[in-house]
Amino acid sequence: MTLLALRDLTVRRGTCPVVDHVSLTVDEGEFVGLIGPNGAGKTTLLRGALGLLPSLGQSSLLALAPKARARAAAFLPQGREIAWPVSVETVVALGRAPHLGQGTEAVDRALTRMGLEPYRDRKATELSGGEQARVLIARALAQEAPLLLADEPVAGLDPEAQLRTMEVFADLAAEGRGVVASIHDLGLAARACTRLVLLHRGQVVADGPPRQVLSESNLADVFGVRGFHAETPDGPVFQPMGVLR
Ligand SMILES: Nc1ncnc2c1ncn2[C@@H]1O[C@H](COP(=O)(O)OP(=O)(O)OP(=O)(O)O)[C@@H](O)[C@H]1O
Repeated sequence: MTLLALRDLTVRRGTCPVVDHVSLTVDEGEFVGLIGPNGAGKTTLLRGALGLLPSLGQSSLLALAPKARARAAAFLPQGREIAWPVSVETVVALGRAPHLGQGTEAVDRALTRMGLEPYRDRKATELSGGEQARVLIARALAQEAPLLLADEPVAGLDPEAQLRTMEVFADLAAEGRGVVASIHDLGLAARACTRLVLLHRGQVVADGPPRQVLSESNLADVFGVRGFHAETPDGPVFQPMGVLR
């Protein structure tokens, strides 16, 4: 089943289209890594698809009434600071708002998935930056929406938390949900994502399996780097190796 369909989605900032006629679909079971250099339009695409920015073209989420949309898609925004001096459990439970606050089991599941059980009663404002980031991911997970859109979810996390978070997202996809996550770490994306969408100057320039999207020419043309690929018993490895320009 298709969880997100964009057709010619265009988002302008001033007169300039920063998302330019993007068409794509995301189905159940997909973990899509949204990649591209700084300023490529990743955040704008996610926000436009959700209706948080005015857009032209179509997004299937925009066809839904706000309440239905809140149940169809969870969103993890880029900002990671928690301003409210309340418990971790209270922050994560905010993810249940589209379900009128019901579903304490979903809050428990989200805390467990993000390894936050020991932090449940801690004041969220007294956690480190990376810990707060994990709490906000858990809040998005607690929504238990069929689709999760996450803007740079692993930024600022330590290696263990990065790997765990990518595993959690891969698990969600394996369970039949859909995940779209913008991500700068191409090595993590290559290992965990089922598909990569490469955005450049607001347009999709490649869309497919990670090995295919992270081709020598795409890396050179879009990122200005060269990279190293290997297939290992532990799965695919990709590492950017050098700057070309
Ligand atoms: N409020 C704004 N007003 C004008 N231009 C904006 C605004 N927000 C973003 N832009 C421009 O839109 C383009 C896309 O920005 P966006 O934040 O979507 O990129 P991104 O791919 O998420 O980048 P990054 O990887 O750096 O987070 C950039 O060129 C940016 O300068």
